[in-house]
Amino acid sequence: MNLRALPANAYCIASVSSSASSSITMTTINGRGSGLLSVGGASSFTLPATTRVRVASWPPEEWAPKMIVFDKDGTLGECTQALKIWCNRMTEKILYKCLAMNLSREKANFIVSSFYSVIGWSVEKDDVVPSAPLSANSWADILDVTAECLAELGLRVSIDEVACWHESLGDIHVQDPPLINNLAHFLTDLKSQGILISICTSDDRSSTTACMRNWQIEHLVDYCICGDEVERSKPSRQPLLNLCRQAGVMPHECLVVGDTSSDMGMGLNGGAGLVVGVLTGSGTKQQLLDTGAHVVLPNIGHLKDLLRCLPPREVAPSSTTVVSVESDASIDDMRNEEETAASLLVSMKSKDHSLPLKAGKEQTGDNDDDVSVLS
Ligand SMILES: O=C(O)COP(=O)(O)O
Repeated sequence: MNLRALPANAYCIASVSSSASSSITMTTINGRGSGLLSVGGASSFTLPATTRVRVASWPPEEWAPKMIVFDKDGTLGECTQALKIWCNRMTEKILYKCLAMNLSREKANFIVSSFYSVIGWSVEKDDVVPSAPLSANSWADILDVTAECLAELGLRVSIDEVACWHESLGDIHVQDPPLINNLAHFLTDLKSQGILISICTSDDRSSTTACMRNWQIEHLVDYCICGDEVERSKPSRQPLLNLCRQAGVMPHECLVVGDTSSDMGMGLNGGAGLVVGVLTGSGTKQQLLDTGAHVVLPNIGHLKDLLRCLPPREVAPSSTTVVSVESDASIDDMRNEEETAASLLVSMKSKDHSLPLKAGKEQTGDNDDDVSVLS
């Protein structure tokens, strides 16, 4: 199959032609052009009718992912209920503190609604605001903004106390159910196509390990990095580059999939080959497209359809070609650098991909200076 070059910057809706046809007609929705996505000979190919494609960034011919980088909450697992419980329990703690300080009911309500506003909780919708910190940021960030907001409003509470409240709730995502049926089978199928599986989450390691165990996918995840294992979490490219270094692949060989603008941002900032948004979590379709998604799908199950229009990968041999990243700037240098897609200079070397899953910190124990970026 091959993909024809399409006009730059055109956002398209793919309308699926009859199953006997080998092409999908692309119709622009923003008036910036139109084109054709040719799927030669794939007569049974179907792409979800709602699929949107940002044509300008569609991967070039012969592109296929070496690694899929999955976000966890809202992409692999249903997290809304857990976040709602977290919000309610934290609200109780805040109100108790207000009571202890003899604050008026009005003042207490104001403090709670300010807390909702900084973490991104909508009382009207009884849900997280699309891609708000609560659904997209690391717990460290969420606790920081919470403590800061409460202190600014005169509540005598330290970051340590807020962290204590949070810790007393346990790992809130532990009971999250998977978002598709038979997640393990789905990942096994991807691995049989020679694709490495990784998870990049802003959630903590303990909760992530528990989720993987509950979903019985621990043995299927090649690499995993969590919010408490990186200095900068999504939308920084740091977690993606870190995963790439562990796996020995280049960012442009990765397909990044997630449900929030932070996930899309990491894909875009890190120079991922394909950035896919899914509508099973917090982000809206438009928001995901606006923040870097090349394609938005209803859920990760549709990735199978998407991959069918890319060239098949050969199943990875036990010893396969990977990369080490070299450059003249370290991750540290990136802190002050504008988050734009970087050019990575890579040198190829041999590395075994059949390594067991390791925690991000352990795997990245080597100096961050190993990962380098050419600006
Ligand atoms: O736990 C969070 O706040 C976000 O987690 P995610 O990166 O897996 O969506």
